[in-house]
Amino acid sequence: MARPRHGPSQTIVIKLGTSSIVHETTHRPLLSTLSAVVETVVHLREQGHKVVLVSSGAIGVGLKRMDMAHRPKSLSGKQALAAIGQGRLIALWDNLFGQLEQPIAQVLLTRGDISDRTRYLNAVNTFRELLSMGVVPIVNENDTVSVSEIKFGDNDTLSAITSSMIHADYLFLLTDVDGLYTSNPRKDPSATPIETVSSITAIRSQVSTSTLGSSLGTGGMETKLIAAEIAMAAGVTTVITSSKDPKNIFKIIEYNNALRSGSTTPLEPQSGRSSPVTASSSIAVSNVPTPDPLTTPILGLPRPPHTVFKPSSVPLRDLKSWTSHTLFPSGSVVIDSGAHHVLSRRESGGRLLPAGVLGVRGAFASGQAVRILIRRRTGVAVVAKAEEHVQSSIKKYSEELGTSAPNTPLLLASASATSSISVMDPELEVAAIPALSTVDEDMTPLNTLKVLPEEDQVLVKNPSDEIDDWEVEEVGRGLANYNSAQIDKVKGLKSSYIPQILGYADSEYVVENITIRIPP
Ligand SMILES: N[C@@H](CCC(=O)OP(=O)(O)O)C(=O)O
Repeated sequence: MARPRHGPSQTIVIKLGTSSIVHETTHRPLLSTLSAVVETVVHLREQGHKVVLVSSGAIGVGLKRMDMAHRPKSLSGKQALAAIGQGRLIALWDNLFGQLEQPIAQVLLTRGDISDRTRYLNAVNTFRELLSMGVVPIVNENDTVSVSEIKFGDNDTLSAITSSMIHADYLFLLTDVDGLYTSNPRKDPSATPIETVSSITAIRSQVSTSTLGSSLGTGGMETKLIAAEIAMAAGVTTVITSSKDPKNIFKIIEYNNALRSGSTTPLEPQSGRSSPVTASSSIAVSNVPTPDPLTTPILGLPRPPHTVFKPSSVPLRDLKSWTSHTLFPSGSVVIDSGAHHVLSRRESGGRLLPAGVLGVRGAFASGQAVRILIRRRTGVAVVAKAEEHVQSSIKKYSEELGTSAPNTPLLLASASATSSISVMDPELEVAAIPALSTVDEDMTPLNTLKVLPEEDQVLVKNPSDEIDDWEVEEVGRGLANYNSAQIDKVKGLKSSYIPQILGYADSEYVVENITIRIPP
């Protein structure tokens, strides 16, 4: 491989959407764009970079081949067209890259292919091998066999997952606009470009992405934001820029490399935007008045038009990234608010103790991916207050049980000793302690629980005890250490009860490798 002449060797994923590959109405290949991409990729290779291309366009090319005006509505129709078009698409790429003697490889993936850890690692190894051989892998979704459960759905997401798999430095989402705008610049003259994004959550409230996207592809700005979020979390610098001038990729890399080396000058007006927009906005989603190093023009280097999404400074470990983004979850574990708080802290290591589990939804095996859900606040009403001595005894029991519910004030929610007992936090969120009837009295501290006199009990209105009726919200994903029935048996308990209840204990944690995407 040639030695890098422009900074260190980097791994770069370039994604080209359907609208950049075939004409929206004639479906003719956009040869000048494709040729410019090929020249850019080959040049990047000559600079010592490793490049992966994620290419949409199979259905678009299939439409042209069959002389059809519109994408079919049916799944089988789309799959058939993708089968027709993919061969021609890869032949076209091979032809163009072949002119510059650059070998390519076709990699067709579905989410199902990489849901299994072994197959995922095989795919990673294949990428690694291809890149070390100096080949440019060209990735697309294997549309012909994809069904909804195993579909990435759009190539923006596929490109982000690919970037995460190969620990890419950059993901370039090339599209028909030169960056992210506050609204669609083709329709709204007041649309303002956004140069830097550090938080997808914050940016969502400032942009309208609904109107963006062509009639051919499935993506659009919304899927680009989802992709950027995945890639950022994996530590990949993500860029949205125009496919019309792929050579901008050099300038953008050079610009960002220069920024990292610290050669910045004071803020100046940006140049080079091709849109009718006048005022560029550095919605870095922070109100910090000091110049943002990622948006500050570099001495002698005008800022090329693009939006850059800053990578997370603490990228997800590979296994966590795999768990959160590539796996199709088989079921769900509902956790309490205390566990949610704990899991949102780095020190938790993304591991969930049974004490924080409220219940389980669906059936899953040990080792499978699960959704981590929290029960939404239901506005449950407390109709009476406990006396102080009742509060302290419940506090004691909840501590013995290891429940992570907050301690004060604690209110007894049971009307009888044989039904379940719950404690409530000050914000009225229910945290359940397992029903007395489900736990053998001999092996739990519950056998020390005295039946409280009726007058000491407090009635808390709980809309439903059926977990399937709870209003829940997904906050993360993880890998189960036990199956759904086992986790249901040990929910709410200290880990030391696992061997007694299950007959063995592989781990004191019921779910591991948890990534919390929505913190409390
Ligand atoms: N896999 C499909 C492309 C999926 C899709 O539409 O992606 P995109 O054009 O990037 O929104 C194909 O090759 O036609």
